[in-house]
Amino acid sequence: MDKNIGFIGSGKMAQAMIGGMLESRMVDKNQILASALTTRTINWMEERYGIEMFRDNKKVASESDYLFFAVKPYVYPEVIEEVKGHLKKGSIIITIAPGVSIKDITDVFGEHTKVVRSMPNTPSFVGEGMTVISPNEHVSDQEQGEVIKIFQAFSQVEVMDEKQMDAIPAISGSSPAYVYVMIEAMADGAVKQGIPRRQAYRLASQAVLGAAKMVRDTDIHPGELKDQVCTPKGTTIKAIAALEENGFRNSIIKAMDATREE
Ligand SMILES: NC(=O)C1=CN([C@@H]2O[C@H](COP(=O)(O)OP(=O)(O)OC[C@H]3O[C@@H](n4cnc5c(N)ncnc54)[C@H](O)[C@@H]3O)[C@@H](O)[C@H]2O)C=CC1
Ligand SMILES: O=C(O)[C@@H]1CCC=N1
Repeated sequence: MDKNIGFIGSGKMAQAMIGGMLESRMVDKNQILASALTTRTINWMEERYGIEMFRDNKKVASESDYLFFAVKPYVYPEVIEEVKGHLKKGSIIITIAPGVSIKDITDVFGEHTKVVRSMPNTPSFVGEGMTVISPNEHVSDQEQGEVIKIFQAFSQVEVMDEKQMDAIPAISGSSPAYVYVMIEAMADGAVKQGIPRRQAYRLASQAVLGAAKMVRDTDIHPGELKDQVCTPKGTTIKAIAALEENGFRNSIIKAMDATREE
């Protein structure tokens, strides 16, 4: 792909995607450009990734075929206003923020603007991300294919209707954080029982990775996989009972509902 991929903002999510793209070797570092607010970040990004960095968001916008808005949701209005009138002709805007709709973008840039609303997640940094995309009707099939290729450099990709997008942070964008908390809690439990901290993290994270692969790759229902671990009167069913006593499932469902609260 000989297109330029630009990032407005160089924070955690931009770095996860840039790191993943370069790691995959699908794009050359000369095709990636990004902006940052401080000289410190500009220098760090240039050194770490070897990409071209700018302080001027307009410059990034004017040179990008695919333009990611990788700033916090509350910064979107400011940068949108800033780069308005500076987009490269035919470029595609890619949003990554929860709650920013395609209409929010076309209201400012014009009805015919090509927009892909997306929700990635930070495991992209290690090539194990998950991204849901929702392109508007002005993005051609070929362009959608290219956007999918970009995201496939660091994540699995699903295309969904925009109506579904408000539900995606709960299950995908935010959910790695719940898993990190669970891994931390599992390690605490192991340390309490005398296991050294480093080994506790290794064991807990490998259990989560292995369990995730079992669900993803075997197509066996998660309930059945759970049953396979539970020996009658064994250790696991006692753990499951204790989890349910404390509302484990419901606390996850409630947490996911909370992502949609104002
Ligand atoms: N962190 C995550 O797990 C995920 C984040 N997102 C979304 O990605 C977006 C970025 O989030 P993070 O990378 O986590 O935040 P972050 O705070 O790490 O990065 C945002 C960056 O934008 C920079 N910035 C602020 N104002 C700017 C401006 N006017 N011009 C240029 N750069 C500016 C900040 O200095 C910062 O480095 C957000 O909209 C977030 O909702 C989406 C999925 C997952
Ligand atoms: O917390 C946030 O707003 C972002 C969106 C999904 C993950 N992090």
